[in-house]
Amino acid sequence: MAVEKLSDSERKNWLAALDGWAMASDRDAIERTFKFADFSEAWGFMNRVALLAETHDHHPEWSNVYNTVEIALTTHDADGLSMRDVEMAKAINAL
Ligand SMILES: C[C@H](O)[C@H](O)[C@H]1CNC2=NC(N)=NC(=O)C2=N1
Repeated sequence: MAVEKLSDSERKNWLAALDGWAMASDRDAIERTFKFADFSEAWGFMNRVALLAETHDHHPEWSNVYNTVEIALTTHDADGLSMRDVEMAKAINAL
Protein backbone atom coordinates (compact mmCIF):
# COMPACT_ATOMS: atom_id res chain seq x y z
CA MET A 1 0.00 0.00 0.00
CA ALA A 2 1.37 3.43 -0.94
CA VAL A 3 2.55 5.61 1.91
CA GLU A 4 4.06 9.11 1.96
CA LYS A 5 7.79 9.68 2.27
CA LEU A 6 8.82 12.00 5.10
CA SER A 7 9.63 15.59 4.12
CA ASP A 8 13.06 17.09 4.88
CA SER A 9 11.85 18.90 8.00
CA GLU A 10 9.86 15.89 9.24
CA ARG A 11 12.79 13.53 8.99
CA LYS A 12 15.11 16.04 10.66
CA ASN A 13 12.75 16.45 13.61
CA TRP A 14 11.97 12.76 13.98
CA LEU A 15 15.59 11.68 13.73
CA ALA A 16 16.57 14.03 16.54
CA ALA A 17 14.02 12.24 18.75
CA LEU A 18 15.16 8.72 17.84
CA ASP A 19 17.97 7.74 20.18
CA GLY A 20 20.82 5.95 18.40
CA TRP A 21 19.39 6.05 14.87
CA ALA A 22 21.12 7.85 11.99
CA MET A 23 20.49 8.31 8.30
CA ALA A 24 22.17 5.72 6.09
CA SER A 25 24.94 7.24 3.99
CA ASP A 26 23.94 5.53 0.76
CA ARG A 27 20.13 5.44 0.69
CA ASP A 28 16.91 6.71 2.20
CA ALA A 29 16.91 4.61 5.37
CA ILE A 30 17.72 4.91 9.07
CA GLU A 31 20.18 2.59 10.77
CA ARG A 32 21.18 1.56 14.24
CA THR A 33 23.68 -1.02 15.53
CA PHE A 34 22.85 -2.95 18.70
CA LYS A 35 25.53 -4.77 20.74
CA PHE A 36 24.78 -7.50 23.26
CA ALA A 37 26.75 -9.64 25.69
CA ASP A 38 26.60 -12.69 23.44
CA PHE A 39 24.67 -14.37 20.63
CA SER A 40 21.92 -15.63 22.89
CA GLU A 41 21.00 -12.07 23.94
CA ALA A 42 21.24 -10.82 20.37
CA TRP A 43 18.94 -13.59 19.19
CA GLY A 44 16.47 -12.88 21.99
CA PHE A 45 16.34 -9.26 20.85
CA MET A 46 15.85 -10.34 17.23
CA ASN A 47 12.94 -12.52 18.28
CA ARG A 48 11.25 -9.58 19.94
CA VAL A 49 11.89 -7.32 16.95
CA ALA A 50 10.47 -10.01 14.66
CA LEU A 51 7.24 -10.06 16.70
CA LEU A 52 7.09 -6.26 16.56
CA ALA A 53 7.59 -6.38 12.81
CA GLU A 54 4.66 -8.73 12.45
CA THR A 55 2.32 -6.66 14.61
CA HIS A 56 3.38 -3.45 12.80
CA ASP A 57 3.39 -5.19 9.41
CA HIS A 58 6.69 -3.42 8.87
CA HIS A 59 9.86 -5.42 8.47
CA PRO A 60 13.50 -4.55 9.11
CA GLU A 61 16.47 -5.16 6.88
CA TRP A 62 19.03 -6.55 9.25
CA SER A 63 22.13 -8.59 9.81
CA ASN A 64 23.55 -10.41 12.78
CA VAL A 65 27.13 -11.38 13.55
CA TYR A 66 27.45 -13.07 16.95
CA ASN A 67 26.53 -10.35 19.48
CA THR A 68 25.89 -7.54 16.99
CA VAL A 69 22.62 -6.75 15.25
CA GLU A 70 22.53 -4.09 12.54
CA ILE A 71 19.08 -2.83 11.58
CA ALA A 72 18.07 -0.64 8.64
CA LEU A 73 14.53 0.68 8.39
CA THR A 74 13.05 1.95 5.15
CA THR A 75 9.61 1.67 3.60
CA HIS A 76 9.53 -0.36 0.42
CA ASP A 77 6.00 0.82 -0.35
CA ALA A 78 7.26 4.45 -0.28
CA ASP A 79 10.68 3.80 -1.79
CA GLY A 80 12.17 5.66 1.15
CA LEU A 81 11.71 6.80 4.72
CA SER A 82 8.17 7.10 6.08
CA MET A 83 6.37 7.42 9.38
CA ARG A 84 6.23 3.63 9.52
CA ASP A 85 10.01 3.56 9.99
CA VAL A 86 9.81 6.14 12.76
CA GLU A 87 7.11 4.12 14.56
CA MET A 88 9.13 0.93 14.21
CA ALA A 89 12.34 2.59 15.46
CA LYS A 90 10.48 3.96 18.48
CA ALA A 91 9.04 0.51 19.24
CA ILE A 92 12.47 -1.14 18.92
CA ASN A 93 14.02 1.48 21.22
CA ALA A 94 11.29 0.78 23.76
CA LEU A 95 12.14 -2.95 24.00
C1 LIG B 1 1.72 -6.55 2.15
C2 LIG B 1 2.48 -5.97 3.31
O1 LIG B 1 1.61 -5.28 4.16
C3 LIG B 1 3.54 -5.00 2.84
O2 LIG B 1 4.35 -5.63 1.88
C4 LIG B 1 4.39 -4.45 3.98
C5 LIG B 1 5.15 -5.53 4.72
N1 LIG B 1 6.33 -5.04 5.38
C6 LIG B 1 6.99 -3.94 4.96
N2 LIG B 1 8.17 -3.60 5.47
C7 LIG B 1 8.86 -2.56 5.03
N3 LIG B 1 10.04 -2.26 5.56
N4 LIG B 1 8.38 -1.79 4.04
C8 LIG B 1 7.20 -2.04 3.46
O3 LIG B 1 6.81 -1.30 2.55
C9 LIG B 1 6.44 -3.15 3.92
N5 LIG B 1 5.25 -3.45 3.43
